[in-house]
Amino acid sequence: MTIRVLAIGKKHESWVTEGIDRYEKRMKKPFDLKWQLLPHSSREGDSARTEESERILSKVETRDYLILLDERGKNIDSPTLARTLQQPLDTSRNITVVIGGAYGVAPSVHSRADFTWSLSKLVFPHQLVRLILAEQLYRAQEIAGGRPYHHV
Ligand SMILES: C[S@@+](CC[C@H](N)C(=O)[O-])C[C@H]1O[C@@H](n2cnc3c(N)ncnc32)[C@H](O)[C@@H]1O
Repeated sequence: MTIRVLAIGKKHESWVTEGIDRYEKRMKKPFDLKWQLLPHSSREGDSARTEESERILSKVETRDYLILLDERGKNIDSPTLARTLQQPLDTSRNITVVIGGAYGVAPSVHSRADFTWSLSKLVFPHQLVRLILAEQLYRAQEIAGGRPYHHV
């Protein structure tokens, strides 16, 4: 299962790279993480959000199962995440996860999302969101495989 992450912003900062590497190395087929980083807008506020959202949507295919990360989304536990990832796999849809920029994403991306996922009501910086996402996807893999990484 290739999960593509579409993220606004520059390459991973070094402290994030180290953490992401740790989880990517542990990922086993069919789990596979691909990062597609899109430049942030030089504008501010609504204009930046609109421009960045257009960039995001231009990379999304019709059949992609789009998971939008947003603090106002649905808060789920890790087994539910594992099941949520299984659904598109069962219907041969590619999974794309979107991480927005400093101003979040426009309503157009919210409308396109199949699932809006909140990691917490707290807002995290997007570099940290990348790291949390990598760990949670690794955790979902372990839950799906029935391995003991996840304890409740
Ligand atoms: C710095 S945040 C932007 C927050 C901004 N206030 C907004 O309106 O979305 C950058 C991105 O990180 C992700 N993000 C930050 N905190 C999150 C959380 N608690 N849950 C899910 N995604 C989060 C979202 O994709 C967000 O667009």
